[in-house]
Amino acid sequence: MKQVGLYFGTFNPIHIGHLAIANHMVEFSDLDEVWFVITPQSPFKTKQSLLDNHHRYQMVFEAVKDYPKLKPSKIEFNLPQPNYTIDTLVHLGEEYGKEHQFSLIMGEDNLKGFHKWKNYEAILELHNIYVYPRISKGQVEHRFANHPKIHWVEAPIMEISSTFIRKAHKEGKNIKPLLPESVWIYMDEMNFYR
Ligand SMILES: Nc1ncnc2c1ncn2[C@@H]1O[C@H](COP(=O)(O)OP(=O)(O)OP(=O)(O)O)[C@@H](O)[C@H]1O
Ligand SMILES: O=C(O)c1ccc[n+]([C@@H]2O[C@H](COP(=O)([O-])O)[C@@H](O)[C@H]2O)c1
Repeated sequence: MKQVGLYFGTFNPIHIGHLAIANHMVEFSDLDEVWFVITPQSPFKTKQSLLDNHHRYQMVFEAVKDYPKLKPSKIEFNLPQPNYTIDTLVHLGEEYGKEHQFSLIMGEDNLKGFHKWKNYEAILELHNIYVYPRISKGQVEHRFANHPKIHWVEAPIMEISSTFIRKAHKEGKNIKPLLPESVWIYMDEMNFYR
């Protein structure tokens, strides 16, 4: 059984914070691969300034092409929106359940709101969650902090966001160091977020 960590996000665009976490997880946990699942429509987000799915996919593809253990995934592109993670996990289980065991990769900030996710109990029953530290307000619920299925991984903290990158780029600031070079080239050539 291959151990696959799923890193869900809008990746609008993917940045070095995302890449550093995925790489850290695959190098320092028992995961064999990490798949970036590009979400067409996150349940708690508006579609504001959201690039088309295939452009966000292409940027993830560019970011991971030199990392054999990291993969982009289009699995949610043909699933109903908004994209609830439980539905995607069921779908992945049907498609790859015999070869792969799926876990989730999640920031501490998302874990704080995890009790609001659709069928979160079912997710936890069937999957492990690898949590990395994030600077954020609020407390992780006690039942999650000590849950046997939740594994804490001391990954490095890089507090940048896609929102910051989009805004700064629009203002003409140089944000090149915050993106893998191939992502920067694609974004610039395509005139995104101007
Ligand atoms: N710098 C970072 N370090 C670690 N995790 C991050 C970082 N930025 C975002 N994440 C997390 O990675 C996942 C995917 O990121 P996503 O693209 O959805 O968010 P984002 O970068 O915060 O984007 P936006 O600013 O557009 O909301 C989310 O769970 C998000 O919380
Ligand atoms: O399934 C849910 O109820 C659910 C609720 C909120 C977020 N998610 C997933 O978590 C991912 C990161 O969420 P966000 O809002 O921090 O970008 C998002 O892409 C979704 O796949 C899932």
